[in-house]
Amino acid sequence: MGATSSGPDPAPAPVRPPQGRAVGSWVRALLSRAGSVPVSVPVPVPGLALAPRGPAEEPPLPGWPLPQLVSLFLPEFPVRPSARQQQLKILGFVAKGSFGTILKVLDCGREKVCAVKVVPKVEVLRRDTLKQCKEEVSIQRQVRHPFVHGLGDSWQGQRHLFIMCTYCSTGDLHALWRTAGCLAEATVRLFAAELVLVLVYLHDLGIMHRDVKMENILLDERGHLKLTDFGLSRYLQWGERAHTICGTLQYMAPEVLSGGPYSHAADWWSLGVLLFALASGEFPVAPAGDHVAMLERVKQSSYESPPEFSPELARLLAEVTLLPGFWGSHWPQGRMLGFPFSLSSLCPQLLCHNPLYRLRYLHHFQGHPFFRGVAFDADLLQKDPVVVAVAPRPPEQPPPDPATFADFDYDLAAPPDRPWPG
Ligand SMILES: Nc1ncnc2c1ncn2[C@@H]1O[C@H](COP(=O)(O)OP(=O)(O)OP(=O)(O)O)[C@@H](O)[C@H]1O
Repeated sequence: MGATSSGPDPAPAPVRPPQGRAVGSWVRALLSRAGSVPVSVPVPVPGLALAPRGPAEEPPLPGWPLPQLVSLFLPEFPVRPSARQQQLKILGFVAKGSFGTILKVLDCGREKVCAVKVVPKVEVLRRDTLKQCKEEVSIQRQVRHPFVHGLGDSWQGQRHLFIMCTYCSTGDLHALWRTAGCLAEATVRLFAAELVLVLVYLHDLGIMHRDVKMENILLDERGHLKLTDFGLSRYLQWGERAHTICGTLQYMAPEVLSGGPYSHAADWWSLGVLLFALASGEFPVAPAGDHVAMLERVKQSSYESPPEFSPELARLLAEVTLLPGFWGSHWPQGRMLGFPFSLSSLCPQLLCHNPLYRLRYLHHFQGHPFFRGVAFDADLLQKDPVVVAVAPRPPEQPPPDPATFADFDYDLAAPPDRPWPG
């Protein structure tokens, strides 16, 4: 997840590189943050905690009302039978996101290695992100696309939420970029085409991702992309506008930085920033401390392409340099809507300040010279070899002490002296 802020509250999210792996007793740290949550008594779950009874005997009604700390997260985060949870074996720590900790687990039942994001409920409530958190899961459950990392499962314990999906052993695009410096244009083209297909797919479903960045793009074992982290995503129908300032500063479109109104076109700006950085090794604009300063920088920048970009790539990305005085007349409170002519409208790009003239439909890309010869077909793209050395992730930090997991979380259906995982 990135960060959000509504209205004037400055809450920009700096680009957060994957955290170091020397985490020490991370499970304890995770718990200590949730330690202040009043932990309620175990909830009788229908069909779980009930002992077998004779035919004449009426089963007792399930406990009602459910403690608020459970019911708040339903139905997106169901309470799982303890047997299901105990099939998971924690193999190690993957990363610390801004919201949750990512663990590598073995699903012994399905013999599959998965990643589980563990989010303390208290954090969700403290940051007032309950709706967002539930939307993340329902969106990720809905989307099925070769270049999207789909949801495996989600559930809740007493103090934590769990979001599980397949584990990607080859790391994320950010790690690849940091190692490679910058990528060849052929690779940028393939990645760009995959991301174009994903964004078109999401937008057609009325979903805006709102945090397209390298850290949120995983690589499969063949080097193809999987967009993940729908923590800031929301349903936004065509014609609807959003106003929440959220995302990751360096990737945020000017209309997002200025507090809206904005729509799906903001995801295309983020893609432009990402491709610029992949191809050049540097972000087009240096990060600023908050969204106000970042907006100033974005407004000042001409986004000129470096000389090593091919003319086709430059045409895909870079804003046409605007004449002095442009901002004064066309950016009242950050709103760019409504003015009829601009240089960008003649030659739209991804990094076009005006969202109306930004590249954003499939046919824009299909007809673009940068993508000449590229089939915008997921099956065909997946067959394209990715010519980058996709290094496997370094081995995760193993659990420091197996006993530590004893106090990781308690299953709601189990008696309080029965910890999970067992
Ligand atoms: N399925 C997965 N397989 C392997 N690694 C993963 C997986 N999911 C996430 N990660 C790693 O964990 C990191 C953080 O994950 P994620 O972005 O979902 O968490 P977050 O709390 O939303 O973090 P942030 O807000 O900082 O993006 C990712 O950048 C990626 O490196």
